[in-house]
Amino acid sequence: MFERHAGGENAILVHIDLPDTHNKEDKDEFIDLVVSAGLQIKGIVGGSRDKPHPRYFIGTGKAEEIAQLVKDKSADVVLFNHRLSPAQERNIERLVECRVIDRTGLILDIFAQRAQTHEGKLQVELAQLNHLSTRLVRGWTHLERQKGGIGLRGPGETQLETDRRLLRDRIKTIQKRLAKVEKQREQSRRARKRGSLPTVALVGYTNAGKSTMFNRITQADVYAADQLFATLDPTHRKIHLVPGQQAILSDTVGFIRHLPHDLVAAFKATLQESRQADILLHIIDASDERKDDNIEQVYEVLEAIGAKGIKTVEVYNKIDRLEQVSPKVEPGVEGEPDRVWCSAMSGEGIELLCQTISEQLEIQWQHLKLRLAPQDLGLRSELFDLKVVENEVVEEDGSLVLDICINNADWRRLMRQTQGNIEKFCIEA
Ligand SMILES: Nc1nc2c(ncn2[C@@H]2O[C@H](COP(=O)(O)OP(=O)(O)OP(=O)(O)O)[C@@H](O)[C@H]2O)c(=O)[nH]1
Repeated sequence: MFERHAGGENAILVHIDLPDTHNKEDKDEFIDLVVSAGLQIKGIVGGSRDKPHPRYFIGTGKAEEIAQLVKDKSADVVLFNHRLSPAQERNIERLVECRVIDRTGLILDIFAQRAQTHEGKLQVELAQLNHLSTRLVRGWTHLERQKGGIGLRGPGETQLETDRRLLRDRIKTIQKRLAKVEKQREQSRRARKRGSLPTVALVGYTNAGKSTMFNRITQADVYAADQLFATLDPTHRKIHLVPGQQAILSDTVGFIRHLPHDLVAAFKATLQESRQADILLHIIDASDERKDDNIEQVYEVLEAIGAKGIKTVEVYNKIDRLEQVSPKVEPGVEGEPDRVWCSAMSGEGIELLCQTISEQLEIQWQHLKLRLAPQDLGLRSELFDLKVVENEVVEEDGSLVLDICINNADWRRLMRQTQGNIEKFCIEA
C-alpha cells in the first residue's frame, strides 16, 4: 500500500492544462484534495500541452524542472493531477528520484484514510490493489512488509512473480470477504425495508456539508470535519421528519469530478445505498462558486450508478455564508426538484427542509395489483375506505383481484398494521 501521508510529507504538485481540462476549477480542487490528504505543498508546476507526452506525460524540460524542485525542496512525493500510465509513473519516478502518485492514487489514498467501516476499508484496499497490480514492476517493494520470507516464495519464482502471486491472492481474499459483507448488508437493507420506513439518502459533491447536515437532522454525533471525503461509509439513522413521520436517513460518500470509472465500480456497494433510496437529498454548497459544475458532476455519477430517476430535493446549504439569503423553499416546476435554502451549520431552514422531505414522501404513489382470499374482507374494506381501489375482479375461486393506487404513507401504515403481510398479496407492482 501507499505510505500514509500523516506527518505532512512534502509534496510537489503538477497540473498541466490540456484541451479538455477546466483549468482553474480542476486545479483548485486538486489543491483542496492534497491539503485534505494532509500533505504540505512545497511547489506547483504548471504548463500547458496539446496532448500528453508519451514518456513523462509532461515534456522533458518540465520533467527536469520537477527533478530540480524535488531536490531544492526536499520533496517526498510528486503528485500529478492526471491519470498516468504505469510506464509514465515509472519513468518520472526514475528521473525525479522520489515517489510519484497520480490522481487515482491520490484519491485512493484519501479514501484509505477516511474509510471507517470494515466494508469501506475492504473496498479501498481492493481498489488500491487493482491499481497497484497494473504498476507492478521489477524492484517494486510495496509488498515487502507482508512477506514473511520462509515458505512464501515458490521454487524458482523471481521477486516479481512472488509479488504478483501475493497480490493476486490478496485480491481474491478481499473479494471473498467483500462478497460476504455485501450479502450481510443486503440482508440488513431488506430488514430496513421490511420495517417499511422510507429511506432518504444524502448525496452531494464532496465537502458540500453532507455529514454536517446528517448531524443536524439526526442530532447524532457522526464525524464531520473540514476534510474532503469525511464520510466514506454510509451511516444510517432513524429520523423524525414531522410528528408521526419517521424515515431512515443515510449518509453516503462524497462525489468528485472525474472520479475514475474503476473507482465508481469499486464503490458501487457504497453508492448502492443512494440507488435504493425513496428520496435523494442533493446537498449543494451554495457558497461555492463552482457549484453549477459540481451539481452537474453529481448528476453524472448518479446516472452512472443508475440512480437518476429517483425523486430529488436540492438542498442549497451554507446560506449563513451568503448575504441576503434567508431560508426558503422554491417548489420545482415541471418535474424539476424542489429547492430548499438552508444552513446545516446554523440550523436555519432545517425545519423547512424536513417538511419538504415529508411532503415529497407523502405524495409518492404506486400502482399495485393485490390478490385477496375470500376471507380477507377486513383488508378489502380498509382499502375501499382509503379510496385507493381502482378496479376489482372476483375470480372463479372466490379470490379478489384489486388494482390499487396508493401513496407511500398509507402503504407503510398498512405494512405496519399487517406486520408486512400485505406484501404477500401483491401479484404485480
Ligand atoms: N458555513 C457553513 N459551513 C458548513 C455548513 N455545512 C457544512 N459546513 C462546513 O463544510 C465543511 C464540510 O462539511 P462536511 O459535512 O464534512 O461535508 P461532506 O459533504 O460530508 O464532505 P465529504 O465527506 O468530503 O463528502 C466542514 O468544515 C463543515 O463545517 C453550513 O451550513 N455553513
